[in-house]
Order: sequence, then C-alpha cells, then structure tokens
Amino acid sequence: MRVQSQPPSGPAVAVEVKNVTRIFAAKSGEVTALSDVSLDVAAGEFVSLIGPSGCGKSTLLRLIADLDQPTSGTIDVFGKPAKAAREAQDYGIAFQQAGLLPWRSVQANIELPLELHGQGKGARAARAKELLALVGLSDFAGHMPGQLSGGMQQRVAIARSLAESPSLLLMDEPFGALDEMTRERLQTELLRIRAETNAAVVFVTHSIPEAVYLSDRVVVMSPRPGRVERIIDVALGSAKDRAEDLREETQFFERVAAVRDALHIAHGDAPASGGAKGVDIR
Ligand SMILES: Nc1ncnc2c1ncn2[C@@H]1O[C@H](COP(=O)(O)OP(=O)(O)OP(=O)(O)O)[C@@H](O)[C@H]1O
Repeated sequence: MRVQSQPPSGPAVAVEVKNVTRIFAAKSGEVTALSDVSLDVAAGEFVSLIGPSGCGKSTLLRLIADLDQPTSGTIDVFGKPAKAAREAQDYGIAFQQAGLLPWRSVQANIELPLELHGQGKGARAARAKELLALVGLSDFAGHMPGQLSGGMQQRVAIARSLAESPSLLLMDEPFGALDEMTRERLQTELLRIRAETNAAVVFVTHSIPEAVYLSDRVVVMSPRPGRVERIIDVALGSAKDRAEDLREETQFFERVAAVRDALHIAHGDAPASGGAKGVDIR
C-alpha cells in the first residue's frame, strides 16, 4: 500500500495562520467571525478546533482551504500562500456531509479528483484500490453511494480526500452526523490512516472526547468573535500508539477535563460549572 509522508526536506510547518481576522458583512451590520487568530500546525500534527457554536471554527477551516479570504492577516500552507497550496492540491477536504456524487460508483467517486487532474484510467483504478483497502471498503467498489450506510459513505469521502496523497487534511465535523458507535469506530480508523499517511490534520469538532482521542493538540476557541483562548497539549502518544482502550484511561479523562475547563473559562463560566453552548461534553 502506498503511504505518504512529509519529505525530510519539506517545510516543518503545515499551516501558519498569522493575525487573521475575518469580518463578514451582514444585513444587521458587520459580523466579526474571527479576531486576530494565530496558529501553527506542524507537518504530521493533528490539531482539533473546538469552541461554542458560531465561534468561527468552520470559517477558519475555510480560510485555510482558500474557500474564503481573511479580512486581514495571512495564511500559509506548507510555506505557500493558501491560494497556491489549493492550486497545488496540497490538501484534501472532508466535511460533515460526505458530498458524494450519487450517480457515480464508490470507486468513481474516489477517482474523481484524480480524473479532474488528468490522471490516466489505469493509475486511477490502482490508487482507488489502495484507498478502498485503506478505509476497509474493498468489497464495495462497484456500489452506488445510496447503497451504503452513512458511516460507509463517510469512509468513501475520506478515501477521496486522500486520493492525491495530501500532506494535510482539513476535516469539518466529518463524523458529526453518525451514531456514537460508528463515530468511535471511524475515529480509530482515522488514527490508523493517519499513522500510515503521516498527514497533518486540522479537525473541527463539537465533541471533547473526540478531540482528545484524535489530537496532538486541542485549540479551544472563545465565543464569537473567535480567538484562540487556549491550546491543550494532549500528549497521549502518537496516532499508532492510540487504541480504543485509551478512552478508559485516567490520562484520557484528565485531558477531557482540561479541555472542558478551558471551554468553560473561554465561555466566562467557572470551570466545570455546566456545558458551554454548542459543545458536546459527554
Ligand atoms: N458567509 C457568511 N456571511 C455572514 N456571516 C457569516 C458567514 N459565514 C459565517 N458567518 C458568521 O460567522 C460566525 C462564525 O461562523 P462559523 O460557521 O465559522 O462558526 P462555527 O464555530 O463553525 O459554528 P458551528 O459550531 O455552529 O458550526 C457566525 O456568526 C456566522 O453566522
């Protein structure tokens, strides 16, 4: 199976967000979604963004993906401006809705980015085969998306985001619409995929346990206008050393409590005094 790792000579920083502010024009006046946000994500690092609803998590991810532009500040991806990184296909994207084309088979969906970028039929099919194996769907290449469960569709979307071996994955609540069991299974699968690909990941979630289980660092954002309130170093080992039983360990609960307290402080509550709006503290 082909795996991708950051070349030793490549930049050590995957994403560099510097003093980014994003102000939207709305009917009721201006909305400051992000205010002076700075954040670095190292090559190969998994960073989650968590914070109350409307604090600008998706906005920040969209800015990194160059789907939107900051009002002020700069964003570099692997040392290039976000626009150049998008043009160079340096990252893959997966969102909450799998976003598969219903009239194309699973394999054809995975091949789509390769097809759009002119890769030949044989090479595309070989890559799709590797990716189907990576996400555990080898037997479903010929199925149509509508014949798959939500969790399977999400795995297809992840396979598609990995098609061009990106060194960076941008994921906006990719498991948000799934039941708890499927969600936990896919989290473990994502850890495995990441251990194999060594891609950096920026991951938006509302779930504290999900953020802790997956991440090297958890970025806690303040209510709108979103700022980086605190960064929690999870320090629970590398992706390949994490497994289901981690969820039962004392250290895991300690990190969950640390993120929860940081969210309460960001929200202006006393620590551990009730939930921050829009964040799942289960
Ligand atoms: N295109 C837009 N035009 C106007 N306002 C916008 C636009 N996009 C986002 N906003 C506003 O910016 C703020 C941040 O939105 P964003 O979707 O980034 O938050 P979020 O933290 O991802 O929220 P949630 O957790 O609910 O998904 C919100 O107040 C939202 O209404």
